[in-house]
Amino acid sequence: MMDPPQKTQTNLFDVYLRLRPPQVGNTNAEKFLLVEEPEEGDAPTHITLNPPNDRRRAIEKFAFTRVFEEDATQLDLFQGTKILPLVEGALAPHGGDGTDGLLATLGMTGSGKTHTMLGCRSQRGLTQLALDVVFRSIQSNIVDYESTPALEASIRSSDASEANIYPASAFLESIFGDVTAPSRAGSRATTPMIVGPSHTNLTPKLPGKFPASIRLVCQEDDLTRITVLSTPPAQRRKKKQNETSVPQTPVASQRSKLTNNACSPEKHYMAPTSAAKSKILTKRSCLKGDYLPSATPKRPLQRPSALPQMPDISSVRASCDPSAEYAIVISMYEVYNDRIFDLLTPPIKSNATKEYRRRALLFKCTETSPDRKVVAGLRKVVCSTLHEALMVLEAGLHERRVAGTGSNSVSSRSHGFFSIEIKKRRRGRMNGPWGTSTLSIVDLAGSERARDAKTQGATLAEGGKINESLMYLGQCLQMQADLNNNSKPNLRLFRQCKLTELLFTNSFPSSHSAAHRRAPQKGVMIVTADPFGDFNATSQILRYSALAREVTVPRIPSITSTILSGQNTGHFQHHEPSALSSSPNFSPVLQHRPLYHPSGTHSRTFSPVSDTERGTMENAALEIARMADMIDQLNGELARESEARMAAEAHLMSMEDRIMDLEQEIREECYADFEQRLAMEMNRWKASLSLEQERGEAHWDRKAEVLARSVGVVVTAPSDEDDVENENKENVLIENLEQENERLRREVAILKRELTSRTPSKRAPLQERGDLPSSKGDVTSLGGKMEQLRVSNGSPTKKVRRLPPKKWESVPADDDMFG
Ligand SMILES: Nc1ncnc2c1ncn2[C@@H]1O[C@H](COP(=O)(O)OP(=O)(O)OP(=O)(O)O)[C@@H](O)[C@H]1O
Repeated sequence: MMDPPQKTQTNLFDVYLRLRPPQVGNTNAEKFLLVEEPEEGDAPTHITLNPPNDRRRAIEKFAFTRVFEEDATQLDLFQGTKILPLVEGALAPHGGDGTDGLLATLGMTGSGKTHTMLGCRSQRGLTQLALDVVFRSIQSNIVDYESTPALEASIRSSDASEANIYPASAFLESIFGDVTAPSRAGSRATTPMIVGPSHTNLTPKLPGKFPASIRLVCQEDDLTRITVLSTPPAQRRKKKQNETSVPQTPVASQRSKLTNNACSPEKHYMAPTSAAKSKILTKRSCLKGDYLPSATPKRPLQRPSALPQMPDISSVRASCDPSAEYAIVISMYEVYNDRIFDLLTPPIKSNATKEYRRRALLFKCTETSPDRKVVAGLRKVVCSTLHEALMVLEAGLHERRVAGTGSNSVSSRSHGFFSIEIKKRRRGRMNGPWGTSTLSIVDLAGSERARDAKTQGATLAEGGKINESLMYLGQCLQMQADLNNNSKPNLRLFRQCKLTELLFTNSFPSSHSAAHRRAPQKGVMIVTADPFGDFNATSQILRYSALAREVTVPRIPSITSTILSGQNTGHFQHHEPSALSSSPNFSPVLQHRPLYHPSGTHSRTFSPVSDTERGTMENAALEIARMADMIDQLNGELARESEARMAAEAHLMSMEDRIMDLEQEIREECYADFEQRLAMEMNRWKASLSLEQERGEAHWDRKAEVLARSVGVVVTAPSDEDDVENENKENVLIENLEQENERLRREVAILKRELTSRTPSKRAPLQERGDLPSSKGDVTSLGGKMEQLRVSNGSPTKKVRRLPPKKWESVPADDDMFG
C-alpha cells in the first residue's frame, strides 16, 4: 500500500477530499472512484481511480490528508478539517500577531463546493460555522463598536487597504432597507431564505419618508451621509439587543423553528426566494445564450427572516488572547474574468451610459502596506455580533455572479472570497494600533466542460476563463512537490492570474520587511468530487491537488505477441479486469493486464498459419498499433487545442469587456471634464456680469453726482456707514430743491413779464415787494436749509462744502438785479 501523505513544513495546504452523494437520476452511472479501506481506527486517506470503459488506461491512486465519504456531514467536515486551528492561529491566543488562514474548495462544477462552504436551506456551511466559532471564542473580548466612538477612527487608521469602513448597522440598513437599490439578477444567496407571508412584515420599518440608500449615494461614498440616513442610535441599540438573541440554544432554536413553521405555511417555506427566482430567470436566459447584463433593474433585498442553526457547535471554542481586545471586520469580493469586484459595494450608475456597473479593484501594495499586496478600495463592515456578520454575508452573496448551466442549476461564475479580518490590540489601549490577521474563505468556481455544461455566449466565455484560472491554480499546486524538494518557489507562477495571486502571494514570507516578518498563511483545501461524475475532469483535478499520486500502468500485450503467444500455446486466458483492480492483493507496482477478449469465452484454439500470412498479420498489427497511437496523440492534441481555443475566446471576451470599461471610463472622464469646464465658464460669466453691474451702478452714481452738482450740492462719496435712510432723505431734498428751483424760475419769468408790461415809475425793486422772496435771500435761505439738514443728519462722514459764491450771489445787496 502507498505510504500515508507526509505533512511537510513547505506544504501550502492540507488537502482534504470530500465525495458528494450521487445526484438524483445518476444512479446508473459507473462509480470510478473507490475509497481505500483505512487501517483499524484510522480515517481514510487514499482513493483509487478506475477508468470506466477503457481498460488500457492507467489506474491511479491518490493520497489526501483525509477523505470524507459520501455520507459525511457538514459537522464532520468542520471537525475533521483543520478549521479550528486555523481560527486559533488567527486569534493568536499566546500574544503577538496572528497567522493568516485560507480555507478554499476546489472541484468540478456541481461537485458540492458551495454546499460545503455555504451550506443549504437546513444546514450551515463551513463559512457560517467558522464565523460562529470566531464570535463565540472572543465574545468576552470583543469591543462594542456602538459604545466606543474612537473605535472607528482607530480601525480606519490601522487599515492598509484604502478601504471604506462602515459599522454593520448602517451598512445593513442601507442594503436591506432600500427598495430602490439595483441588484444583479444572477446572484447567489447562501442559505435560501424562508419566505414568510406578506403580513409577516419582513421589510423593516425605516425612519423618514423614504430611506435613502448608499446604493444611490455611493458615488460620494460618504460615511457621514450614510450614518445620517440610517436609524437613530437609540433605535439601533434596541435592534441590536434583539439581534443578540441569535445564535440560539438548541432548545430555543427548536422552539423558534416551531414558531416559524406555525406562522409560515409550508408553501411559503418552499416558495422560491427573490434570489432563487432571479436565478431561475438567469438560468433560462443563459441557456438561451443571452448576454446577462451586470446589473438589472432595481429590486429590493429582503432581510432573511431566519437562517439555519444546524449543525450546532455551541460547545466549540477556540482559545483567544485574554489580554487582548478584538474587532471583526468583514469584506467580500469576487474574481470574475480575472478581475476583482467588491461584493459589498453596489454598482454605480454611469453618468454617461446610464448603466449600473462595478469598478474593478486592484491587488497591490499600498502606501501603508509596502511589503504586502492587498485588495485596495474595498468596502469593509465592522460586525459586533454573529448575526450582523451573517447578514453581511447574505448581502454579499446576493451580488455574486451565478448562472444555470447544464451541469449545475446554480453554478458560481466567479471565485468568491469572504474575508474575516480579526483585529487585535492590547486591552485598555484606547487609541492603540490594531494588528490584523485574515481568515479568507474561498468558494472557487468549478471547472466545466462546455459540452456538458451546454453553455453559450457569455457563460461559455466565463467557463473558459474559469478553466484557465484553475489551470494556473493546478500548476501552482503541483509546485508543492518542488517546494518539498527544498527548491525555491517560482513566484512567477503565482502571478499568472488574479486568482493565484490572491491565493498564494501571502503564502511566503515577504522579502521586503526583514524587520517584521509575518508567518506565511496556513491553508486548508477541500477538494470536492463526484464519484459518478466526469472521469476525465475529476482525475485531472485530483492529479494536481492530491498530496501524493501513484500510477499503475496496465501492460496491454500487442496483438502480434498475443497471436504469437496464442500460436505458441494454442490458447490464452481471459481475466476480468475488475477482479484485478478490486483484488486485495492489488499492488501499486506495474501490473500486467492480459488482453480482454470481447467474445467472453475463456479459451480459444488457433490453427497454425503460414509464414506469409504470419508476416502480413504482423505488419497489419504493427500498422494498427501505430494508427492507434496516432489517434491517441491526435485526440490529445485536439483536447489541448479546444482548451486553448476556449481560453482564447475567454480572453477575447474579457478584452472586449475591458475595452468597454475603458471606453466608459473615458466617456465618464470627458463628461466630468466637460462639467468642470462648464462650471468654470459659468463662474467666469457670473463674475463679468457682476462687474458690469458694478460699472453700471458707478455710472449712475456719477450721473446722480452731476445732477446734484447742477442743483448746487456736492455730495462726497458715501462711506460704508451711510445708511439707506440718509440717501433717501438726500434724494427727497434734491427733488424738493429741483421743484423749488423750477417754481422760482417760473415766478421770475412771470415777474419779468409783469415788469416789462408796467410803466417805469411803477417798477419798484423786487425786495420791496413783501409777497415775493428775493432771489438772493431765497438762495441763501435754501443754502441754510441744506446746511441744517446736513448737520441734523449727524453723519460724521458726510461733509457739506460751502461753494464759492455764484454769480448772482456776488451782486451787491442793494443792487437791484432788474434795476
Ligand atoms: N454533500 C452534499 N450533500 C448534499 N447535497 C449536495 C452535496 N454536495 C452537493 N450537493 C448538491 O448538489 C448541487 C450542486 O452543488 P454546488 O452548487 O455546491 O456545486 P458547486 O461545486 O458549487 O458547483 P459550481 O462550481 O457550478 O458552483 C446543490 O444542489 C447541492 O445542494
